[in-house]
Amino acid sequence: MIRAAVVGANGYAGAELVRILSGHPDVELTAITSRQYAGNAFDSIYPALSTVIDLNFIDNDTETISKAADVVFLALPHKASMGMAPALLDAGLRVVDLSADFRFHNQAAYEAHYQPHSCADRLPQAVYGLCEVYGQQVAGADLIGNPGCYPTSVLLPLLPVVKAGLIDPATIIADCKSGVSGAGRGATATTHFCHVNESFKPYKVGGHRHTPEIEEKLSDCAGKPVRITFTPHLVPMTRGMQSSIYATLAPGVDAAQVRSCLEAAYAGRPFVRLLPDGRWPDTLNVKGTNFCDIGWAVDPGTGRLILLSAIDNLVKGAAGQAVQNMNLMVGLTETVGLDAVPFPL
Ligand SMILES: NC(=O)C1=CN([C@@H]2O[C@H](COP(=O)(O)OP(=O)(O)OC[C@H]3O[C@@H](n4cnc5c(N)ncnc54)[C@H](OP(=O)(O)O)[C@@H]3O)[C@@H](O)[C@H]2O)C=CC1
Ligand SMILES: CC(=O)N[C@@H](CCC(=O)OP(=O)(O)O)C(=O)O
Repeated sequence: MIRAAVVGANGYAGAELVRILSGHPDVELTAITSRQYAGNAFDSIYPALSTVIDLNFIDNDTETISKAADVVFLALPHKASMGMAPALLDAGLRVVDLSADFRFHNQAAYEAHYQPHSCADRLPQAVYGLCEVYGQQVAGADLIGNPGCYPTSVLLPLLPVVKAGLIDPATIIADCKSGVSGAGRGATATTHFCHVNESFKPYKVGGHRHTPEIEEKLSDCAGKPVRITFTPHLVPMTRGMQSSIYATLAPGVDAAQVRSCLEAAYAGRPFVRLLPDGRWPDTLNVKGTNFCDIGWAVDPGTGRLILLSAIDNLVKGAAGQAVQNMNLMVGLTETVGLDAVPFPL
């Protein structure tokens, strides 16, 4: 049995980790933490898991966590994660960090969009945990920067076609929509019911912190700097993320070549579902699962490629992908604990 701890387990991503890990056959969840709720039972905050999980929150103490666990998931805001990760790594734990603190290999890019990095010496050992692309490196890693939810939904459809040179990378526009759980548990004026109910709005236009994360991975794969236009939107639903990505096809490329490229990239990858022609991804079909559904079309008027994806921001966009990473890190089958069957409606 793998002994696992979830730090920040009262947050939305942390609670989703608790849900998934409580059903994982090879994991014993030994510690869950929260500063606010230390001493309280998990089901006093999330009654849905009553009788499923019988653990009390403890404080974020690295020494206690190190004794209790082999693998630790940090479901903390950026900056808080890099404050805890070094001590946990030094104690020999494997660390899967859900924040942005270990997602960048370019320290300057991280610092331009976040804050000074307090343990940049750890960045070279961190692996970007997009399992379908970097799975081999994940298998040997002890520190994972779990990808952001928007980057996951944009990179999975886009990376293979960029790598194969099927589109002009200077023309990429990513138009993305997220459910409100993407903003975390803390209520703000933007996420308050009165401001999201019956509302659909863009935010952080032209400056969202996920832009450099997406650009770093696209640039690595294109072998040259790639810049994109990325616009996030908030939609009045709890879970789910849908991305529509537009780019000009390279001369002579057609939809059949896009299909062959994506089929080759994702052959045997259980969590990527390529849809048949004429079917488009829907967040409803991936809710509560680790699937990323991908569809596409070529606009006959402009010849532009339209790539479409849907994920559950809390699962493939956060906790599910984190468990997928853990499975690969410890040598388990990638899908263990992640085999939830989607709701048909
Ligand atoms: N929600 C989502 O869809 C996704 C989230 N993520 C990432 O996962 C991480 C967690 O996000 P999410 O669950 O949404 O956030 P929440 O705000 O819901 O939860 C944050 C958690 O961190 C703890 N926390 C907050 N501030 C600090 C601090 N300064 N030091 C230590 N602990 C702190 C909180 O508990 P307490 O204050 O009690 O200690 C809480 O458990 C973030 O990095 C986020 O960017 C990534 C992809 C998708
Ligand atoms: C709807 C909403 O507000 N979403 C958050 C991003 C989600 C997230 O958790 O960010 P990471 O993936 O980097 O951890 C935002 O736009 O800042």
